Parts: sequence; C-alpha cells; structure tokens
Amino acid sequence: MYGLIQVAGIIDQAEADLIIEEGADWLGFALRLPAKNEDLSEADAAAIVKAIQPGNKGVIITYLTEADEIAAFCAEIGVSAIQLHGDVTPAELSRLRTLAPDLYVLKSLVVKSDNIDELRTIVETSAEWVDMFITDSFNPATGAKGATGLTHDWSVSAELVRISPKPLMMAGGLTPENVAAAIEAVRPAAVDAHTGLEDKATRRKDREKVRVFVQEARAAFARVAAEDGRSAS
Ligand SMILES: O=C(O)c1ccccc1NCC(=O)[C@H](O)[C@H](O)COP(=O)(O)O
Repeated sequence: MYGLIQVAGIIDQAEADLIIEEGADWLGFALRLPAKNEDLSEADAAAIVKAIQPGNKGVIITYLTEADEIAAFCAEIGVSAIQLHGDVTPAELSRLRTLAPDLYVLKSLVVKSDNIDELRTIVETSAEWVDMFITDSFNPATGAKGATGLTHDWSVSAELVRISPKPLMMAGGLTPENVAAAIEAVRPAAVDAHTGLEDKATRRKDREKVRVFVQEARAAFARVAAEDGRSAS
C-alpha cells in the first residue's frame, strides 16, 4: 500500500463528501477519546461509514486499549480499520489480531523530543500485529498526542520508516504547503492531516486546502516512487 492519503477529524456527512470529492482515500473519525471531546456522535459516524463506497475507507481513531472493546467498537460502527492512539500493549495487539483477523490496524508512534528509543521498541515489539504505523506529534504544552497541528522532527519519522517492517503513515502538522517536502524527506507510504486542512474561522475542512493537499501529496508520492523505481498506487 503506497501513496495513501487520509484526512482525519470528520465532523459530518458534508465534510466526508467534500473530502472524498477532492480525492482523499481514507477518512478518520476520532471517537472514544480521553477528553470526551468528539466532534460527532457514534451514531452519526456509523451512518457516514455505512455510506462510504468501495475505494474509500472509514477509520476509527481512538484511545481504546483493550482488544475486546476495540473489536466490538469496530463492529458496532462498521469499520474495517482502526487507528490506535493509546498505549496498547503488544499482548493486546496480538489478542486483537486473533479476535478480528481482518481488521486493518494502525498503531501510533507519537514523536517527542527525546523518545526515539521508545518508538524503536514499539516498532520492534508490535510490528507483527500491526498493518501500518502512524507517526504523530506531541504537544508538550497540552499533553495532546494528536490533532496538534504541530510538526515534529522529520528525521525521527524517516528513521522509523527505515527500521519498520510495516508501512508508515506520516501525520503531525501537515498542510498543503509542507506535505510534498514531508513526503520527499521522510518517504512514508501514506500521509494524514487534520487541523492543517481546516478553515481557521469555522474549524471545518476547507475545500481548497483539501484539494491542494491531495494534489501536492499525489505528485510527491509519484516523484518519490519514480526515484525509488516503484509504482505509486
Ligand atoms: O483527529 C483527532 O481529533 C484526534 C484526536 C486525538 C488524537 C488523535 C487524533 N487524530 C489523529 C490523526 O490522525 C490526526 O489527523 C493527526 O493527529 C494529525 O493532526 P494534525 O497535526 O492536526 O494534522
């Protein structure tokens, strides 16, 4: 899987439609967060997921950590992919693989100023049960691990791409302006953005920002694929 584009933080059906119309692949729904500050209800997320056509995919983004609860929640919402942002142990990831063998599992690697060794260990101990890793940014001021709008040290993401046996999605402060440089520097299999695609006043996705983000990402993936002698999906 190479050249995938995810847009996260879907608020409603109109936003999901806009993102698909502008060419993104996967839609991320942030649900069951620790701060309980979800942007939409679980019922609304389930209805949007149900309407997604083959070729696109709905992904739950969550802090759940228990395999039984994760598998049951995915079945309830009707998704076939989950992005785990909490501290899920390798044992729970292994149990999740047994409980839901067809579920596509993304595991976050939250980059801080000094935690590369910890992230390397997560990759080594979890890769067997993960389909894709996602690097993201930590905000030391708030403790937030996602939707921070902050970039992190891209050399850390690039190192994780090099050592991971599984593909890596890159996130954290990506925008239409920096996504091409990020893909060229880090060489991830996929990219994800949330706040960098929002209109600052309304906090809703801005069609032009989504359009340019997708165009810039697709062009950069194609350039990197050509350089590396592989084909972009
Ligand atoms: O998207 C959220 O609302 C969210 C909330 C809490 C944890 C993670 C969350 N999202 C994970 C993502 O995939 C975001 O798109 C990613 O953090 C990038 O966000 P941004 O830096 O705003 O582009």
